[in-house]
Amino acid sequence: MSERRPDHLLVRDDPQRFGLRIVDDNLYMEDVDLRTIAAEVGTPVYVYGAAHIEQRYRGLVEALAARPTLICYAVKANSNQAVLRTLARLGAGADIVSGGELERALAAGIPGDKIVFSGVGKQPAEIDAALAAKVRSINLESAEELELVAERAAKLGVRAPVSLRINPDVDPDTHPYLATGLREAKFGIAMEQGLALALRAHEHPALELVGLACHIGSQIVDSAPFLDSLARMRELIDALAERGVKLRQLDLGGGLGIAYEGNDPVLEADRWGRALVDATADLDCELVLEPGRYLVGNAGVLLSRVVMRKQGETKKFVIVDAAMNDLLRPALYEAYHAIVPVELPAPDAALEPVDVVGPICECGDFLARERPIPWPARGELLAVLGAGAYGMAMASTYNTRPLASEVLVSGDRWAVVRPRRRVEELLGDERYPDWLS
Ligand SMILES: Cc1ncc(COP(=O)(O)O)c(C=O)c1O
Ligand SMILES: N[C@@H](CCCC[NH3+])C(=O)O
Repeated sequence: MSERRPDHLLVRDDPQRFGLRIVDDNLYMEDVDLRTIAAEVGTPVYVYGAAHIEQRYRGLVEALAARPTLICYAVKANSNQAVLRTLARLGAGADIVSGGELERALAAGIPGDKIVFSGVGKQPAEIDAALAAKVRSINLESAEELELVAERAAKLGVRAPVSLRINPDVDPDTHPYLATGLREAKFGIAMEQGLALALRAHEHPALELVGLACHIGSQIVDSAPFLDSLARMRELIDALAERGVKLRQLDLGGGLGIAYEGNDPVLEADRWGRALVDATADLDCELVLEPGRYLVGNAGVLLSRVVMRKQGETKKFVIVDAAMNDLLRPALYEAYHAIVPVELPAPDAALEPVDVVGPICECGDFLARERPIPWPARGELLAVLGAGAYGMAMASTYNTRPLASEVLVSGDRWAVVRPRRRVEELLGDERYPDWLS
């Protein structure tokens, strides 16, 4: 394995990779000093940069300009309204997996005809809402779901636009929890059942078969697995064409990875785009892609302050005010997120391997382990990088910790786009029944 650059040097080398700038040795998101946001809003706070999102989106569109393509942003990666609105204004569609995400996408101004609905457990009310919103496609994940969607559509007197999400049994070479297109995964319809179910959908009076879909996993940095899944889909497309069934779209899902540290290999959008354009040149249908992480991952940082430091028996700990409830990825996947003091240390600052941990009562509550960083001062402001995707979206209030606030930056402007939850809000409308009083 190649050697890791200390995080602050990595950022000095290439701040733009993380959507950041360095001004007088301080980290800025676009033209805004991160210290200002932390001072005014408090920590922990997620900060997102609109320019990075826009640049990523435009890069993808450009890379795929040679063929009709719709980018449906995977809302699950970051469902903040301001982030969705940023993408909606650029013309993005949405990939949703729940009725809640449908509401969010519509509220941000993404029209139904640019929304695709994935997920293995869609419920009748969610299907009804999707049909009422006239979504572009409901991506069916099982034979039972096909019948349920048909039943709901018939009841509402409409034809449901559907695609079959196929499980292409392709190994995307990523974290095992993030591989969704393997035979044993719960996602998608088995290849062997694909043709029969596609014909069933094609012939069903309450359904309109608009396409095929697949999604093989997340944080993929090589074109090969995408091309493998395309080859599997082609087998079905050809088999359907032989039977006179023509499809309007092919949805290849999301999964394009990003760099979380300096040595991470990345698959640049133009290389990915070119590979997909070439491989689909003879396909007479629209391509749909569902990137999430790629568009927003490096557009976000989580700002946190050092609460306490501690010398353990065998280790040094830096205890910060963000925790696994704010950013679950390290605990869940042992994911690496670079951690950098917002006031950048000197390039030759002495490094100490420390565990950066939160205040939650779990051993798994860490943001970094054995990470060589300059020993920070109490109260020092740290930025956890690559936190724009699956950060706030997976946050919880575990330990009755208020959810962090979220801020969007654009140029020299910034705004709180979701304030911190107060503890009274966490108590919400919980109560105890009379018989406990
Ligand atoms: C159906 C579907 N589409 C798109 C995505 C987005 O993935 P990513 O954020 O890796 O692009 C996911 C999550 O892996 C997904 O399950
Ligand atoms: N939550 C994951 C990605 C899951 C993708 C959704 N299917 C992550 O943080 O990397």
